[in-house]
Order: sequence, then C-alpha cells, then structure tokens
Amino acid sequence: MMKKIGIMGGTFNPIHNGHLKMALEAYKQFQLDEVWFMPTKNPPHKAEKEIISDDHRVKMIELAIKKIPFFYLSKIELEREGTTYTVDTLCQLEKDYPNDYFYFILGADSLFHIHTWKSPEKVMKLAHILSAPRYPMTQEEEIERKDMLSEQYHADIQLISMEPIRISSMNIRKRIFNKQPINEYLPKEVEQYVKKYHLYQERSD
Ligand SMILES: Nc1ncnc2c1ncn2[C@@H]1O[C@H](COP(=O)(O)OP(=O)(O)OP(=O)(O)O)[C@@H](O)[C@H]1O
Ligand SMILES: O=C(O)c1ccc[n+]([C@@H]2O[C@H](COP(=O)([O-])O)[C@@H](O)[C@H]2O)c1
Repeated sequence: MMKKIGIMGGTFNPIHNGHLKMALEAYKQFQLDEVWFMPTKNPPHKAEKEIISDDHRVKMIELAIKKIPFFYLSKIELEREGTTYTVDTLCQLEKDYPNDYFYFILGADSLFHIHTWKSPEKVMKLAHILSAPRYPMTQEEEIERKDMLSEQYHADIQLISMEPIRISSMNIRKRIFNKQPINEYLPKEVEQYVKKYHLYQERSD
C-alpha cells in the first residue's frame, strides 16, 4: 500500500519542542502515515565542532519520539559516508520505496536557503515540501518565497498552519551553558539526558 511519509531532517543538536510540534502538525494537516526523524551526519553548512556525537543526538531523538507511534527514527544519513546531501537521501528513498510519497518538512528559514542546496531542482522534484513558520520570517515573506520557488522549480510547497515557535537548538545550547532553565523547550526525558551526560557545558559557538 502506498504511504505518505514525512521526513523531518535536521541536525537535532539537540531535538526540541519546535521540531516535534512542526512534525505533528505536518502529520495531521497533510494526512501523513508516518514521520521519520532523520539526523544529518555532516550537514554541508554547519561547523563540525559545534555538533555533539551522533550517538547522543540519536538517543535524544529516541527519547523524544518514543511515545508517538507514527514517529520513527531513520539513521540512513548517519550511515552514509561524507557530506550529507538531501538529494542523495531522496534518490536512495525513491529506489528503496518506489510506491511511497515523501514530504520533506522544514522551517521557513530553510525555505530561504534551499536554492543553495545540492541539486535543489531535484530535491523539489523528489519530495513535496512542507514549510513551518519561523521567526523572524513573516507569513507574507513565507508565502512570497513559496510562490517564487514553486514557479522557479515547479515545486510542490505547502505551508504548515501553526503559530511560530521561538525555539532553536542554538538558544537551548546557550541557555545550558549559562545555567538557565530549559524545561519549557524540550521534552522532560531529553532534559534529563542532557543533564545526565553534562552535554553542552562548553561554549562552542
Ligand atoms: N522553532 C522552529 N520553527 C520552525 N522550524 C524549525 C524550528 N526549529 C527548527 N526548525 C527547522 O527544523 C529543521 C532542523 O533544524 P535544526 O535541527 O538545525 O534545528 P535549529 O533549532 O534550527 O538548530 P540551530 O539553532 O543549531 O541552527 C530545519 O529545517 C529548521 O528550519
Ligand atoms: O542537501 C543540501 O545541500 C542541504 C543543505 C542544508 C541543509 N540540508 C538539510 O536540511 C535539513 C535541515 O538542516 P539543518 O542544518 O537546519 O538542521 C537537514 O535534513 C539537512 O540535511 C540539506
């Protein structure tokens, strides 16, 4: 049977409530069957030193999604060598799951950078794009961007309807370094994991 699969790609350094909420809204609003949380190994645009180990990022994702039956972890990008490009992932998925449809879930900030990704036209051909609002982009800017990309790349881009959530992994890392509370930004189990392993205690960005 054909499935509609959401791909929630990210560095997840660490995973937070913003990621979970946008994935949940995408699932509900676009009648997805599953959402796969897919941590990147070597994203092309982020300095490696800022990113904690794959193992820690994976464990935090597992803790965050374990109670939601339609959320899954996909390690396919972690298992691939070299720089992680979305187009390579989507080509692999097309081969491995020829009957399924893929919906790449991203934040509006990524929508403003997607033209710089490797083979953006192919990325937008192989997957539908679901974009969540993100501060400081306004809704008007997001719509304008969606229309521009849709025309330029013949892409299928749809907007996830939700209030923007002002959470970023970087802000959480900063708060941990400054010994400020983080409980409202990520699931309790993830917070406990961060504390147990003393993650993000050293400033790296
Ligand atoms: N609060 C949010 N609202 C909307 N989209 C978000 C939010 N947080 C993350 N995203 C999106 O989720 C995807 C994965 O993000 P990522 O794991 O890099 O988190 P991040 O919070 O942006 O991290 P960092 O602060 O380290 O750059 C990206 O497409 C990003 O745009
Ligand atoms: O393929 C690319 O060139 C590319 C460039 C930047 C980001 N991406 C993907 O976009 C997703 C969000 O990335 P990030 O860095 O915001 O966590 C994640 O799945 C990345 O692999 C992909």
